[in-house]
Amino acid sequence: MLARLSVSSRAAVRSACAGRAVRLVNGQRLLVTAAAETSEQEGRATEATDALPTKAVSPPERIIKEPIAVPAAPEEPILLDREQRRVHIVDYFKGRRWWVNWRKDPLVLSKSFPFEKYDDVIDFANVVAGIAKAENHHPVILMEPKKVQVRMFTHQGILVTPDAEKKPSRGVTMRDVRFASLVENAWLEQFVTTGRFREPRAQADRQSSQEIEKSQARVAHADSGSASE
Ligand SMILES: C[C@H](O)[C@H](O)[C@H]1CNC2=NC(N)=NC(=O)C2=N1
Repeated sequence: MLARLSVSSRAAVRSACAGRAVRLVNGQRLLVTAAAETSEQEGRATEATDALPTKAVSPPERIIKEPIAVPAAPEEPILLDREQRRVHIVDYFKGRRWWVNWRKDPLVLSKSFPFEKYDDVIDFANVVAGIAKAENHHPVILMEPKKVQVRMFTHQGILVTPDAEKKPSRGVTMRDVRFASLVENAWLEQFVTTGRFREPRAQADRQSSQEIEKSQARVAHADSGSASE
């Protein structure tokens, strides 16, 4: 029995007839179709308002090896509005596996960096910590045996209300975009070019980030509790 993915079964059968990949995951035969792969990749980057994430298991994505331009630090950490998020996150990091869970508040920008060796996990976590110290902007750095997850948002952000009032808030600002760009380039220049990385696996990364979301929510809740004291 072939499990149907988010694409229509007709498309799945068509792609199967066209010889598209069929992968065995947990003993279940899943059709990996072009449409599923595309929506899987875009599903991660696009600001999903109502589209549910696909359950497709897509093969490891090609890593974009060109460095990314690093934006200047903003004068003020103004929370990005929807259009700015599309420009500075969805389009800017397209294909680089940075993603935001659009249902979360505050929004958090994150990426999972896969490695073969724990020594590289340690080295990369230290590189990220060094950037945090230099930038005075601090992410959550989660070290696992074969991956480092970097997640950040601006704790002391500024929300500009529709009537141009400024209020303290938390969320994604250009400080986070700048930080992610610095981390992306450090990974490419110090790890990918020297072969110290592992091809990403979409499914496993997403599960670990869900575990992180729960811990992030607990931390955020605790913070807001202390803030209100
Ligand atoms: C006083 C100090 O500059 C601020 O607390 C910095 C420190 N690191 C930070 N890190 C993050 N992620 N967000 C912030 O707003 C922030 N502010």
